[in-house]
Amino acid sequence: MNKEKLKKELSGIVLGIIAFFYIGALLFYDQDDQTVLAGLKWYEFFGRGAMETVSKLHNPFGIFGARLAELFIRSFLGYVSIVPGLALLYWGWSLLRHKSLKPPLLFTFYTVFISLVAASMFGLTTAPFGDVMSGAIGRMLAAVLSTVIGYTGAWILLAALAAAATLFAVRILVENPFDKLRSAFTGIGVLKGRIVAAFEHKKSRESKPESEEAELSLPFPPENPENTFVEKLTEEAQEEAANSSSSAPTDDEPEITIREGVHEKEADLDKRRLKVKTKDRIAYRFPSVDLLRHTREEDDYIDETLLEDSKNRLLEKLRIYKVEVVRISATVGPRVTLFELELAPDVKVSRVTSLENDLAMAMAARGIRIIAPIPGKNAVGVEIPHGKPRTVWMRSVLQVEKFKNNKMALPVVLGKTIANEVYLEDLVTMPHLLIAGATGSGKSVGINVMLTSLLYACSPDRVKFVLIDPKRVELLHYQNLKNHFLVKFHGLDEQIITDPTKAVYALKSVEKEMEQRYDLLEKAGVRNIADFNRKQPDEALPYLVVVVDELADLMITAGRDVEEPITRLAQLSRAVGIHLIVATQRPSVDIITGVIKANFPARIAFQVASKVDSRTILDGSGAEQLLGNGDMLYQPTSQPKPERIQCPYVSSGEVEAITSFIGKQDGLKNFYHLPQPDIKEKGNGVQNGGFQDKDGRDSMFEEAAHLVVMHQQGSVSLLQRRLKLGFSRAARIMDQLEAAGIVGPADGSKARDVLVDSHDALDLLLRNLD
Ligand SMILES: Nc1ncnc2c1ncn2[C@@H]1O[C@H](COP(=O)(O)OP(=O)(O)OP(=O)(O)O)[C@@H](O)[C@H]1O
Repeated sequence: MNKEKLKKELSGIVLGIIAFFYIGALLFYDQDDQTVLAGLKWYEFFGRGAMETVSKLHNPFGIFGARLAELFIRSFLGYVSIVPGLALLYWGWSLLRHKSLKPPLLFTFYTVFISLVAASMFGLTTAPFGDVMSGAIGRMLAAVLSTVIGYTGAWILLAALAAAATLFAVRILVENPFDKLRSAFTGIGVLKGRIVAAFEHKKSRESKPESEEAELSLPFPPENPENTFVEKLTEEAQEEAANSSSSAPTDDEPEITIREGVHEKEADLDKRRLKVKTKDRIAYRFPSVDLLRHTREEDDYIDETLLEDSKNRLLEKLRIYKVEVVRISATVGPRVTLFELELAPDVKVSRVTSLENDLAMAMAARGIRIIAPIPGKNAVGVEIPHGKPRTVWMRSVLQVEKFKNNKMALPVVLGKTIANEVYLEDLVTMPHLLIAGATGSGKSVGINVMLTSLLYACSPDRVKFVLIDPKRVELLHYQNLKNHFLVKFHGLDEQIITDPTKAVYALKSVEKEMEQRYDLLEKAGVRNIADFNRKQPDEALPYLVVVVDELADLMITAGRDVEEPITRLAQLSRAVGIHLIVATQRPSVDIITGVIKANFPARIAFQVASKVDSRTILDGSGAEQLLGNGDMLYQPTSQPKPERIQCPYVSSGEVEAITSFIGKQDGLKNFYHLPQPDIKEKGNGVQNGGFQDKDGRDSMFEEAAHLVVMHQQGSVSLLQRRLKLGFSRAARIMDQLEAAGIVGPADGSKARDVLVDSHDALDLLLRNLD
């Protein structure tokens, strides 16, 4: 047995014994014992005198019990001192049954408080029993109160405190009074059912020969017509089992261990540097978490009756199918409970897997998923929805140390795992994400959650969004970010693309941007954007997050024209800091083609309609069993099996509040322009290298000249960025600038010297050029 478990159980037993002794000793308090004990020194527990005293005592708990009773009843709170003893009993029981220790702690405070109030009330009375009921402390409190606020005032105060304590008990300790009452009645019903079932079972054992005993546990009754009595009994027993979720635990039934969920360390996200200066020297302020909905702390209350019931039903069904379980533990997540079953050595794992449908039917529940085996564990997992789904709020997943102190480049929160751990991933390592799920399963909320996490973590210098929203309404609120986070497309007015043909253009622009970034990286002699930004912080490139909210709409109208840039980007864009998040509600093979799938190793499946859809997205079943409303399976690149996660909820009102908070701030001076894609250039008949005007210089020559003079910096990458040129063209212009005497010769990887120091001098020089 687990050492920790054993220690807890032993402590529980010891505390229980102490509590019983304490309560018993106080209950049997007798005033006459005081005179009997008077002749005995306080430390005398042994010897002749002690033996004689014990025989005269009325308290059956001996000298120690009598002294304890005297101490507490006379000097503390009188008989009321028994009440905190109940808290001690509760501690013992909670330790023994491996329950959370929060409720007994709360109960202890409560009992101490209520005892002080009650003892003071007794202290106020003049009744003869007042003394033993209130003890010295009760009398003293009563005296103090009646001196300070008068006798009537003391009664009013104490009555108010007592009423408040009763209300508190009803509101907090009995969380939902009506539910509890109902479950208490159901509990009595279940108990009655169990007693009847046990009685019938005993009767049937007595009334039939031993050889038939085994047949009782068979899923199907024997087909022997002579055996109608046994048959009927079997049916009855099974019916009973189904009706009363009977599941009376047999002697050898394994005990359930409830695994404590992860307690994420909380942190105030607003207590960090909220104000930053952008490269444009504009002050930017991060949104405050107060813009997100304030909720009561997420309730991690575990309904143990419900849990025990599910466990019993599960074990009952497994027993019917002859699957023996030796150990069982449960982790209660936001929506489902994960039961981890350790099987007997002779049980094949495949037996449990093949029971998925039977179990789902037997337990009459949706959302049952079997993980066989749980990776890295000697156990099989069965996820069963519990009756108390909890919403995971966006605020609660951001207000944790993990998010506040993360060192990720693009941190996105995905949600909470079954163990209540906040699941945070770096989009950079994913590096692209494919999301699928039926209508209304929570995809758009999921995308909002990811974008919101990025807005809370990144400044507009660090990340830019390319938003493609064929559904037109899903990403509407992000329009507020136009001066901060949204890119600008060459020749397009809109910054959020809704038209499928423009979407193709936008994707090709991003593809072109990718190529240009590769040129830049090559020139700088670095392998990826992180190195580039470290090496040239002044010219740091922002990450680009491309979101496509409905791939199906694009694939239907544009087909290969969309597939091609998406595939190319997915294959190549990681190193240059471009990351895709692509969602679809139609996870069929004509939308998520083999090529797209192969290039998106990280995938999220929300609830889908069928096993086939689940296979299309995850290469395995499971997503058809999800519960909707943000219940999802995340398949990371690094893990063999997907993880079940509950996506947080962020409302469109919250998104609007965050984006308009950002939108109201001063915008950046310069938009981040994406280059014109090649399709246009080809259409105009302009080929690579065909940009010369009639003087033999590039058409952008003059603009480039002004740019280098303005910045006093002869760098090819400056021309690339500011004029949105490819590397080779920018380098060619630089050579032309050198030939014209505007910049000096190349000097290794350093920027060239600029030989003209003002625009006037430049204009003069340009006019005199042949
Ligand atoms: N994480 C969540 N927690 C609680 N409820 C959620 C969650 N996600 C979604 N929902 C509920 O489901 C509804 C539909 O979600 P959402 O709009 O994201 O679905 P969708 O998959 O984008 O659907 P469609 O494809 O039709 O746009 C929401 O309005 C909300 O009520």
